[in-house]
Amino acid sequence: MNRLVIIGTGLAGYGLAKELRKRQDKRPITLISSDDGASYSKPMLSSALAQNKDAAALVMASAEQMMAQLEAEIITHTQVEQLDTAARTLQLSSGQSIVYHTLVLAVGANPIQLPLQGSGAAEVMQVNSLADYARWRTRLQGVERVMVIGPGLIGCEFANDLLKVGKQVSLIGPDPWPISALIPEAAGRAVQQRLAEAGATWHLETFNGAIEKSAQGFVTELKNGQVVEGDLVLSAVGLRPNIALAQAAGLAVNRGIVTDAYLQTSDPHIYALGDCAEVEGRNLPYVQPLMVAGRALAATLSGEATAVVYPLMPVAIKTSLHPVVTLPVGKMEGRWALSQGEDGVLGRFFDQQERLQGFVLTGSNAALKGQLLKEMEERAAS
Ligand SMILES: Cc1cc2nc3c(=O)[nH]c(=O)nc-3n(C[C@H](O)[C@H](O)[C@H](O)COP(=O)(O)OP(=O)(O)OC[C@H]3O[C@@H](n4cnc5c(N)ncnc54)[C@H](O)[C@@H]3O)c2cc1C
Repeated sequence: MNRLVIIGTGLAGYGLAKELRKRQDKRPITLISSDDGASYSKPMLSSALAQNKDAAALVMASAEQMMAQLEAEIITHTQVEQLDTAARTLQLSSGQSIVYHTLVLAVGANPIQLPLQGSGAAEVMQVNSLADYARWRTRLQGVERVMVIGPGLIGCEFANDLLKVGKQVSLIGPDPWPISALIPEAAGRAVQQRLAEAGATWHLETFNGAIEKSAQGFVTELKNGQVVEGDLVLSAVGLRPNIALAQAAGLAVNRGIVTDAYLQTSDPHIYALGDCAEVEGRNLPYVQPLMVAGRALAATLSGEATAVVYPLMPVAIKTSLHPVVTLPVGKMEGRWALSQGEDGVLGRFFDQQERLQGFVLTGSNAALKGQLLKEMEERAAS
């Protein structure tokens, strides 16, 4: 039978199944998930407190509703433990074995585990799923002071969310400025200042990697001797593609599961997309790339071989106290041309040939996203 099995019911797995059904593709589809299979928008996890939404309110459709909508089988609370590429079978935690014709890995990414020291290390929280978010909300009840380890994109979003519901937030990390992996210093400092005005305290470049339990909660002594206390600690230091299953099965992996432009892995019957995939050398852990990939893969699986062609994909950072939109440039050589006003930062990045390659917009400048994208498209065409 022409059975398609998709491992993962996140935005990538469900997104692909929806695209296939939109194309009137009637093949049998089985989706397997280690979680409850609820359909939700993961970006909401770092902005839902301020919207007063609990985990149930984030659910857009239950697994049962998705089953009806997609006319698909959905196996929940079940881990795929082993993939046998020669026999084309999956071994499930339930003891069941499943045969596939075509397999899609949409297994996402896992939070990076810092090698934290100290008596409080085991109680540090991470939020990367609906179940995590439910625990996070519960633990926050009655809590006033929260330490956030990791002042990157997700750490700053969580800090913003906590500040908006009246928590005292300390942001701690080795980073030189907030969101330093994606945006230049001036833009990061603008976010730092606005969050500080809202009550956040910043401890950059001084974390010593230890969280101790204290009578009131948790405490860390920083490299500069300062002591920071909190009732709860959140680690938000980034995600790593989930490559374990693919790697154990002998598929090519690098940072992510290696695929070509058609999302095909090193096995012709297996594809990968979403946070777990490294498509032609690029792991892009955001929603827009996985949607573009889902449309292309649905076309390919329906018989029209379609390579993924990414448009310009700016990243919006949900620090609503000082929003940021950036078209990141990674480690590209070049220079930033920045202007800074009351309203925030506007920056363009030029490569060594003086071509516009990226931008950053903060504060009210974030509204200029469309204009900057147009400028980039016009320059590319000229
Ligand atoms: C807090 C937060 C905020 C974010 N904000 C934004 C944002 O504003 N904008 C943006 O573009 N992106 C944002 N992102 C990133 C975006 O959410 C992800 O890129 C996207 O949700 C990834 O979807 P996915 O389907 O690839 O992975 P996931 O949503 O992680 O889904 C993985 C699925 O695989 C299943 N699974 C894994 N291994 C197995 C196994 N062995 N057996 C069975 N099932 C398995 C899991 O149960 C799950 O269903 C954010 C991420 C986080 C964590």
